[in-house]
Amino acid sequence: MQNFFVKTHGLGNDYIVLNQDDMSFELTRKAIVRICDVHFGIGSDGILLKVPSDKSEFGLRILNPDGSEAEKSGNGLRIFAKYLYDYGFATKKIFSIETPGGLVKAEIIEEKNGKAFRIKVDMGKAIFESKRIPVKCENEECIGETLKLVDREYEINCVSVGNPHCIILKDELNEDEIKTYGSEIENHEMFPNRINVQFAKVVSPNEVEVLIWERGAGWTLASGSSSCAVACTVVKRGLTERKLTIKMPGGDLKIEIDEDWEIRMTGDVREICSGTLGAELIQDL
Ligand SMILES: N[C@@H](CCC[C@H](N)C(=O)O)C(=O)O
Repeated sequence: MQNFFVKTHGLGNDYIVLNQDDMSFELTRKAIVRICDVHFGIGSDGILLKVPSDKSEFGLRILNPDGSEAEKSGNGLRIFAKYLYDYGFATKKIFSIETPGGLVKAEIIEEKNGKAFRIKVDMGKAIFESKRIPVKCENEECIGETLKLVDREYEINCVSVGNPHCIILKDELNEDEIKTYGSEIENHEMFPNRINVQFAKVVSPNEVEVLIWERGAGWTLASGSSSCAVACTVVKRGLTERKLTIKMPGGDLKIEIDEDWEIRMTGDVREICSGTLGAELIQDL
């Protein structure tokens, strides 16, 4: 079916999945912005585009609602894995997906009514080297460094899990604070490719509460790659064990970090609706 879409969420982080092979129009920046807008389009935290891959069974591009492209997305990967399984593209429960941020392995570990429900993704290895994140930092790793904003300073920790993250450890979490400063941090000159931002509070050796400001999307209820990045940071700083529950406004994700910084993420995904993009929605793009 031409221009068929599926909208699915992982803990309230919602994506529209499209298949490049079935599309009658080009997914330009203007098209992405319109489709992701809740008033002029369907509304979502981004678009997941199924593309061919010569390195892997499936290829995925991740588009943010501002039209920019992300290298990786944790919730996006679980949502895409569910789509591949439920719509018959993947015939096994374990398969590989190529993203611009590296190859990952996805595994359907629980079904409900014949549909994929709980999914595990091997997200790859955490990268702490400043240059590779990238972050403009004099030290080889950007852990416990100072970020100066117009009216305040934060102690920051940076890590890439395929896409870049800036984690700020806090004693108390405040939604208004991340909504106020998220964009200034995201677009700070220290981060040449912009950055995803998390405020994180360690509540026990295996639980961390997290608020998120996503690059290219803003405030979101949950983020898989953010959960992985926070988990790597709190382990790196010796604050927790390596098996963690990350608690976000939209729900919980389970993260495991190996001794060599390989990351595994497990969580639920649910389909919201499916249909065909309206002809008038995709006009004039
Ligand atoms: N929601 C995602 C992250 C999506 C990409 C991010 N906005 C970026 O630009 O890196 C997740 O669940 O990881």
